[in-house]
Amino acid sequence: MTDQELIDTARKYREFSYSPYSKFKVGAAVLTKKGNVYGGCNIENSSYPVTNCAERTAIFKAVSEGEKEIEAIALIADTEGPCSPCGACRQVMGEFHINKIIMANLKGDVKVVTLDELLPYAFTDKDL
Ligand SMILES: O=c1ccn([C@H]2C[C@H](O)[C@@H](CO)O2)c(=O)[nH]1
Ligand SMILES: [Zn+2]
Repeated sequence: MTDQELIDTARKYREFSYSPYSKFKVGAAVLTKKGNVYGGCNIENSSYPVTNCAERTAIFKAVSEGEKEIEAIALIADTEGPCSPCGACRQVMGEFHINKIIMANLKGDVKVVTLDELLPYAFTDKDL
């Protein structure tokens, strides 16, 4: 599974986005250490803060299938530059030690970063 294939999967799941309020569609896909791929989209709610981002949908799908070991996550949206994950998703990525984040947009821009770059001085399980 190449980075581009993971981005293509995220792009496919973006089409499932339930975003009637923001109309901002996001797709994500995680690659597990076992080699399985789980896709996700953002799912909004009339009570706005209840919304789940695409990245957390994909991560929670993997974890709820018993796969906590995650190699990489890709996310994609129709943004000017590669789409950057929100703070809540960064924190969840930290929980599962996802170190490779592939940010993309529909135009084909891609940026690959580490969690440490996105969330320096993260609060994690090691702090408890
Ligand atoms: O990285 C991001 C950023 C935003 N959203 C969603 C949340 C909301 O549904 C919409 C606008 O914020 O986009 C994601 O899914 N992932
Ligand atoms: Zn988020």
